[in-house]
Amino acid sequence: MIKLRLPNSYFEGHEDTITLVWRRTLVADFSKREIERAIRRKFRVSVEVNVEDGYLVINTDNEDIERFIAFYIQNNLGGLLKNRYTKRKVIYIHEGMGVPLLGYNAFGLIDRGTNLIQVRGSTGCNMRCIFCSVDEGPYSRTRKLDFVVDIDYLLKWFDWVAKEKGKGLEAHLDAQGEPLLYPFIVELVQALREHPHVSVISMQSNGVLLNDKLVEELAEAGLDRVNLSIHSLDPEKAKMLMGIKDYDLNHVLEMAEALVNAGIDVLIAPVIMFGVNDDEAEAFIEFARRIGAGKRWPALGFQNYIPYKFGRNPVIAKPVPFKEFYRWLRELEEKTGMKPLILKPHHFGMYPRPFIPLAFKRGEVVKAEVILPGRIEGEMIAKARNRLIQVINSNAKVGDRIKVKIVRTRHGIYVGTPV
Ligand SMILES: C[S@@+](CC[C@H](N)C(=O)[O-])C[C@H]1O[C@@H](n2cnc3c(N)ncnc32)[C@H](O)[C@@H]1O
Ligand code: SF4
Repeated sequence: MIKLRLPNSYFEGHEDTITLVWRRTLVADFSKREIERAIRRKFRVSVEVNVEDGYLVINTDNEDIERFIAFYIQNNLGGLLKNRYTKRKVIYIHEGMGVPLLGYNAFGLIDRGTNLIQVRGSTGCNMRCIFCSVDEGPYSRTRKLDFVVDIDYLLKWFDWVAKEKGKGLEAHLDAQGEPLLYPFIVELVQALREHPHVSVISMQSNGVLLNDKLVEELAEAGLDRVNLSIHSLDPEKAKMLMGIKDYDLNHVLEMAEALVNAGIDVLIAPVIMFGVNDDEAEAFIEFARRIGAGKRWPALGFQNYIPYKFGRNPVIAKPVPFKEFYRWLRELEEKTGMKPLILKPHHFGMYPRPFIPLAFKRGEVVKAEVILPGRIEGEMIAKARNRLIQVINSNAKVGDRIKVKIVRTRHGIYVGTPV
């Protein structure tokens, strides 16, 4: 009897399907019959393949079969990868693909002209907040595809960017989705910690996937702060806002405390929708105080709900002008004595820094190669001058060489239209 497991993964069996779960987030489905047929073709024996306690179990003692199956699975993985939470197909970006990691907002690195660099290793989310600016999570109407960037490749680009930007950087792990889904999140924090240009490592998270072990690992790896998205302290309202009926508010509150106890600072970051959860503001402040949030940075980061073109915009959320939002925050500061609630970049040690020079000018027409499908309908991703360009309203195919008019260059995120 052979019992097979691959590094950082386990198997699940579902009738005729065998699912490989790799590093929590990535899954690949294999047909049990096809595996058995591949063995029969190669070794001329009939064997049965099953799953038991996370192992692939094969009723043979032939070690050649074990090696063959391990190779078979690894070899076929690339085209089968899916995100376990969103169920969407995953494109795994690695060095050999020649995909630049600057220019696109769904993965890679973003430089907004300060000492903070956004690091985006993957897309996809385990929640589906009813107000989500990026329409993330399972059953998204707009997002068709997920990306995961290989950690070594991400770090290689980070190193280049960090050298351009200088010392004293904050590496901020965020995503069009949930950063804790990134399969290499602990290793990423650890590697960034060792980078001589990085002073602070922070993360934006919904906290759902945290557990005591992961909190400890992240603390040990050197994570400094988590901006934790909690939108209600009422369990039922929180479920409604997070769009997931199993959302366990208590668990997230416990993890908030566990983060603080592990030495990772916490900033509680509710999205405020007036008439929905603004009445909970004082309770959020009270909770943040009680757990000892905000040791090095502000304890609260109330966010004003903003409707987005490709986001989910529920009817219960009425947008409020920022002027009014800031007035509300000022009153809250006075009433509760919790300061600052109106957050400024300097509260986070964020200062302007020269941008990595832009690769394109607005209005310029460039020749580009289409290298990847985009995440939303009609979007393709092209490459030129070692940068990514999000090409909208395109019916081009991967491999096409097209002319693109650059219509947006803000913060080094390039958007273009075909000409
Ligand atoms: C898109 S999320 C990604 C990180 C992570 N999934 C999370 O929720 O913390 C980034 C932040 O934007 C907030 N957010 C999402 N949709 C928003 C909206 N429509 N208006 C304002 N903030 C929003 C989230 O609550 C979160 O704090
Ligand atoms: S706001 Fe964050 S947690 Fe909520 S669905 Fe969007 S990406 Fe996921």
